[in-house]
Amino acid sequence: MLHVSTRGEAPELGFSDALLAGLARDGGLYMPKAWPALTPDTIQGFSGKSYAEVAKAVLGPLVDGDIPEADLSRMIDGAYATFRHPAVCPLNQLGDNLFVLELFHGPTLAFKDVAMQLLGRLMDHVLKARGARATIVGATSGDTGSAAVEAFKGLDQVDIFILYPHGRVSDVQRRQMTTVASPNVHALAVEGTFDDCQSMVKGMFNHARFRDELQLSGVNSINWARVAAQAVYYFTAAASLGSPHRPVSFAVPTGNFGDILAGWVAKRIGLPIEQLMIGTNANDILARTLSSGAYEIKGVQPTASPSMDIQISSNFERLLFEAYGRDAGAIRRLMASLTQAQAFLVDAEPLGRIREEFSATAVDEANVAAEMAETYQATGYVLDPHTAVGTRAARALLKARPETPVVALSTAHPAKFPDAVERATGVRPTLPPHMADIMGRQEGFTVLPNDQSAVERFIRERARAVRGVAA
Ligand SMILES: Cc1ncc(COP(=O)(O)O)c(C=O)c1O
Ligand SMILES: N[C@@H](CCOP(=O)(O)O)C(=O)O
Repeated sequence: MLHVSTRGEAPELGFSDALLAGLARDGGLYMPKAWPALTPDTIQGFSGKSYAEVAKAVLGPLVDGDIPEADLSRMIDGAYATFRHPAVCPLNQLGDNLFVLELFHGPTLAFKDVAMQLLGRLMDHVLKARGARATIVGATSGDTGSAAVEAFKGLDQVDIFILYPHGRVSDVQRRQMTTVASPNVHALAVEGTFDDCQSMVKGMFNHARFRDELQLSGVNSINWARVAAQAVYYFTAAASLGSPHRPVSFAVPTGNFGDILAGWVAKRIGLPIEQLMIGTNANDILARTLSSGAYEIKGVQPTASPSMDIQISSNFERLLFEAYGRDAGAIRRLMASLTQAQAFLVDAEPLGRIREEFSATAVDEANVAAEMAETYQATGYVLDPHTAVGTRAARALLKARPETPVVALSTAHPAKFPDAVERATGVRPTLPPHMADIMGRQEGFTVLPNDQSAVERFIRERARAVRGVAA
């Protein structure tokens, strides 16, 4: 299976090469050239299977033999053995036809672990097989960075540099990145927003000399393997609710559009999903785009769900590519307009295709707090503020279509955001035992200006000092 870039001007790559490439050389994002298909019988058989078994069945056709089956199977087993819950991603019922899919039972208490635990193993495997090494650069609004640090710490084959917005992540999120004493882990606090960090990471990939010199690789959801791994939990959740014979919808708290895109991928390869509901916080660019067709960047507002304080939703490009009938020229034009004018207009036909499969709701700060409070009062269940965006959006979908079960994705453990949860519910959630001492651990990070050259200089020098990278 080859993978093509959404901008059509980069080499087509197999799964392992796309995994190491992260961003395509033309600035686009990789996607499979063709979609494999899982049959209804295969999906029906997922009910009662372990998470790892379903992952093997879903990922096998996407990896398509590029990694030997026995190795892939061993890595999948290893990745999901790190989760604290036997079901890996258990499903909980919150109300009539309202379910919560808990994705936070991995090592860093957020959904990112589901893909990142596998990605760390896959990259290590491919790099070792090639006798190669890589410098991973990643941008985070809090959770991707923690999960990546946990998955890649101590690996001989990689140095990992994580850029996060200084002062705009929760204390727990920051400490998960800054208290890991491993020589290959580097936490960089950038004086800017998450969007600034993400633009810099993309800028580094587009700086060919730097990219080649450092052998850059990426772990954000610009990396196709991240999205592929996230598609698995849509299958486990839907199968346990009666799929493929019973349609199911999903409501997903959304920022960079990776998680909900994974649901759309699950649908592409055979899962009967009725609706994909995008839930945004007050940073509502995607809700505005679905309603008007105009994708327009405005300033980022800090919210109680900081991991979703994003304006440039990278993975929306993958959806646009498909909605435009894989016309890479059209995507290049839209992305050029985004760079030049901070905006683009989605044409009527592709917008219509997107609206057939997606709806969107923006949940403001008052409603996020109300959702946490009301859910706690009614059920005793404690939501984190990101998940509250998802359940609020799910309730809106249920109002319109009460007969179809809606699964809201629960993307983080409430103890990662204790202040916001306590303000809304009066309950201060506690961290699980393996993280109980995190607030007392020694931190190490470097504050850097919002300037790509300065960040590149730092990475180059640090990589040389730690590993002796050639100039
Ligand atoms: C807790 C949490 N919820 C939701 C999201 C949004 O997910 P995505 O960026 O894949 O849309 C993020 C960040 O990615 C997150 O960390
Ligand atoms: N919310 C994310 C932002 C980066 O998203 P990614 O899925 O593209 O890695 C975070 O927690 O860092």
